[in-house]
Amino acid sequence: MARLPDGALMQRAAAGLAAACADLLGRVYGRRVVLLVGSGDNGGDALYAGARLARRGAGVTAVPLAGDRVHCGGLAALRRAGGVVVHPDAAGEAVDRADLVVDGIVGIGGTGGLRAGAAPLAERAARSGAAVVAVDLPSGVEADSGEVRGDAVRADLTVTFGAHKPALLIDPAREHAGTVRLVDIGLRPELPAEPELEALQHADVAALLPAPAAESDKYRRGVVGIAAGSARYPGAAVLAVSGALRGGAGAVRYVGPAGEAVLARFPETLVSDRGPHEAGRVQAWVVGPGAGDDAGTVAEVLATDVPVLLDADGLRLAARDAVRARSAPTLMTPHAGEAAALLGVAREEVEAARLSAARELAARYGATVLLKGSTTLVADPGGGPVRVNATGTPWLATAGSGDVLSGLAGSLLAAGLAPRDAGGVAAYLHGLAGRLAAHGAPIAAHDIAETIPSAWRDVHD
Ligand SMILES: NC(=O)C1=CN([C@@H]2O[C@H](COP(=O)(O)OP(=O)(O)OC[C@H]3O[C@@H](n4cnc5c(N)ncnc54)[C@H](OP(=O)(O)O)[C@@H]3O)[C@@H](O)[C@H]2O)[C@@H](O)CC1
Ligand SMILES: Nc1ncnc2c1ncn2[C@@H]1O[C@H](COP(=O)(O)OP(=O)(O)O)[C@@H](O)[C@H]1O
Ligand SMILES: [K+]
Repeated sequence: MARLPDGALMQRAAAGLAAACADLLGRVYGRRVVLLVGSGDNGGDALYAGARLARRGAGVTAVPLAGDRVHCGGLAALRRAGGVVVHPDAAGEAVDRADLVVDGIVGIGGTGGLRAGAAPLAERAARSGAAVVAVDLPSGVEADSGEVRGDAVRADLTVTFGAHKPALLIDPAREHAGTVRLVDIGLRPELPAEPELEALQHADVAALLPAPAAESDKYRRGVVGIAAGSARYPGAAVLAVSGALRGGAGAVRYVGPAGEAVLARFPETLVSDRGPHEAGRVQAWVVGPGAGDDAGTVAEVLATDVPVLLDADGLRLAARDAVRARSAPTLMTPHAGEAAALLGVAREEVEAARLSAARELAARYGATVLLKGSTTLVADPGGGPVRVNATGTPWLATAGSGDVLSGLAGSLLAAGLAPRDAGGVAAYLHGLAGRLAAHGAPIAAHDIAETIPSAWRDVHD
């Protein structure tokens, strides 16, 4: 801001915001627009954008929510363009009749939920037929964490400036944002080299996916060991193997009590009737899905010198010191309930603060943590950018889905990917496979596994 003429960044932001609003409205002339305006620059953006819409023939009403603490330049511009100003107490009807409500209440300068004056109007906007466009962020969410500590605006579209904020990528805040549109205001050279969050895109994943070379054989491609399933839950073993077979390893070895069930479905599996130590060499282990109370196997796997993926019962049975003492990397894949148990908090606390939960768990265990759920995050123990997966769909929430993910991620570990890459790529492919398989209809876990090759191809297209 210091290097540019006064207000230049805000003008760029307002121009992008007005253009996005115009796209949403289709026709601007004659439309009714209400601006909910807070005390800071977020309100300034809304006012300047409102002025642009008013100049194109929209009827624009500004509602300043913090008394006379309002962006003066923005307010003057709106008035010059023919916009009107109404007191919050008299704004209800305008909101009811609006085609578009612009949420300029608070942006990155805010914290906590909506305040008393704003919450009823935000609620009224949600109940009206108006489209709601949030400026930079839906007001009331925590920009840097994605937490929502009180009332918050629910937007159909969020127009954000310069960079995606964590709240636009992490639930529960993400759900408030609707569709997110990024407006480039020229901040790129000023952004820190290392972001807080990374969301892989197709090209990133394509570059990370293992591919066999001319000289490859099944052992060079990596062998993944699956120690999973029990007499009670043989299906977990079958599903973990189903994910592992499509994850890029050259072979899948299985140890555990569900060998018959695994072979019946996947005759290509190398089934061993011995424990992990004697089953033959692998390049990575997956331990835990459906494993019941077999703590011995978990300890045996953790004592190996290859990467280990700990999931489901394995998370519960693993001793923290044994994980911390490992020489090879560990990838833990809890859902919110499992993460909560390991952290000694309630499940709701993890779901409300996913970013800090993933980071905290990674630090405590000295392991990479893939936290599953409506937002999947991958955090490394040493800090650094957290990976957030953008491909998921709620259709993935089906029994056994996590077993497929752990097999897939384990297979990528065996193929040589670092834990954060194996986790990030597995979540990406799993989410994409879920989307492709579901296509708007319910799916079962084995559908996800069977669609992994399509997702893999899609990434290379
Ligand atoms: N940075 C950039 O390069 C660019 C930034 N730009 C824009 O500026 C925005 C940031 O503007 P900003 O810094 O003026 O803060 P902003 O979010 O408007 O909050 C202001 C005040 O609100 C208050 N407040 C706090 N919590 C609250 C709550 N829950 N509910 C209600 N009010 C609450 C609190 O004051 P308090 O009342 O506590 O004294 C706080 O100081 C950014 O999001 C983007 O839109 C663009 O123009 C492009 C360039
Ligand atoms: N609401 C949701 N939106 C997107 N993905 C979800 C949602 N709920 C669950 N998932 C995904 O579905 C999978 C469920 O895994 P998990 O909870 O371990 O189930 P299971 O133990 O039945 O295999 C995970 O990949 C998780 O990220
Ligand atoms: K806002």
